Amino acid sequence: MKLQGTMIINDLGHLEIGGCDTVELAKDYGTPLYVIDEELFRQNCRDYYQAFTETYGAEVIYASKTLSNLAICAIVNQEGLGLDVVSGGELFTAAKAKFPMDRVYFHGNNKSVEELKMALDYKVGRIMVDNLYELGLLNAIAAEAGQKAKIMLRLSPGVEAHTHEYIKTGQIDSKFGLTLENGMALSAVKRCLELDNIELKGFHCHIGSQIFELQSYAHAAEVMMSFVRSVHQEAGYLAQELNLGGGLGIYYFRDDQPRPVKEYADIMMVALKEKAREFGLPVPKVIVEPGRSISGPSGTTLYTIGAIKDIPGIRKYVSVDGGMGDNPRPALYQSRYEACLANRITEEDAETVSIAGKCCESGDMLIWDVELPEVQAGDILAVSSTGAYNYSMSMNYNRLPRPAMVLAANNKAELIIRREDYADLIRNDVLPERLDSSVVNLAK
Ligand SMILES: Cc1ncc(COP(=O)(O)O)c(C=O)c1O
Ligand SMILES: N[C@@H](CCCC[NH3+])C(=O)O
Repeated sequence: MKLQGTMIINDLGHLEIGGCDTVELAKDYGTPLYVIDEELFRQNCRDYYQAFTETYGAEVIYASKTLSNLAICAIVNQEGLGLDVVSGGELFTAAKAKFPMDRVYFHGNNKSVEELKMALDYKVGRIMVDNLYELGLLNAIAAEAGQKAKIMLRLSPGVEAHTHEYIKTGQIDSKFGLTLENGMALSAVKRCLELDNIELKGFHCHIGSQIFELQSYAHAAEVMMSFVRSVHQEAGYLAQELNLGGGLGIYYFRDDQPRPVKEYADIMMVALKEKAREFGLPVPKVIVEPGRSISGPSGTTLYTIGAIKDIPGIRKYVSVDGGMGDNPRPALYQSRYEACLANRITEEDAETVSIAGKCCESGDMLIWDVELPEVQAGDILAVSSTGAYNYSMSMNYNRLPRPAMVLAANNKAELIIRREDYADLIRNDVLPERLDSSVVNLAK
């Protein structure tokens, strides 16, 4: 397993994160356990701040769908980034973390009336309008509230990002955004200009996630700038802001070669400025909304190994006490992860095994074919790069409680999400009186 951030191997031959022995963390907090390397998370925020904000005056907003909770929102705020939220729940979390609402951007392809009202009540910085239905709805709600909603229009730019089918978003055949090619986007701009309670600030696009091909960003910037020009020519409207989304790829597995944030910023900004110069237009204020490349590498999940099933000549299944409930990505996208035995990290690899989750589902496999020292029940397995889209996509399938999460930094771990218990699982269940199980009525 590649060591990332503050990971080191300590004198006991254990994996350490943020100066904390992960074997001790597993003992103290139980497993499965999400461990966030606070220093790495902050460093990733700073890399973006430097590459985009300090160099180009751009705004960086963290995509909280990758990992959202009170502590994470507070750290993002301390690091001077804004926040991308995609639901009332993420917005509520930001508000409870006292995140400055003027730096919150509210996304979503089907925001409810309640969510739109909430966004206006909280006075979020921008509402990212996805479609014409939402535009009409928002105008009416804003009129009722006596407000003018500051919006950006989400466009579908038809740019191909080289990534998994399910995490591409910018292509024409997509549920997100207003299509550029067929004139839908231009008519939406014209509609915005007619509406009394809408203030159009600019345009947004997001071409996909886990992207390594930086030219896709240059292409998206050019396509968006060309749209800015045609809208200027045809509707007399000059966009002040362009949000070019997120999506930078990270290291999960040995073939992944993530590109530095600075290179991403330079390639995209140079392409944008070049187009603006060619068209004789001012460079709009740029916003980017990375998620995975901030939170992803900073997370590691610890599991305890239990049952081991060896089928000689076929495969050795090693089961852990978590699985698709805390990390659905391998089952959903065939994502690959690296792992090590956190309690015996210096030992030579001795066998190839497959790591199974504990859900009642054959597809609940965390890692197929990973090389490890000879595995025993009770070993602690660490899986790296689990900071993004793991906790945030976790579920209670099979009524498994969600794991706890700790922040590890400066030789200290702090609980930031408490482990769910069984009582949490029935908290919202309602048992109608007539179904009281103490009354068994077999005979009619
Ligand atoms: C609109 C939008 N913005 C930002 C992101 C964050 O992307 P990533 O986590 O890949 O940086 C996503 C997710 O793909 C998204 O859909
Ligand atoms: N959930 C996806 C990414 C979705 C991107 C959100 N727009 C993943 O785990 O890779």
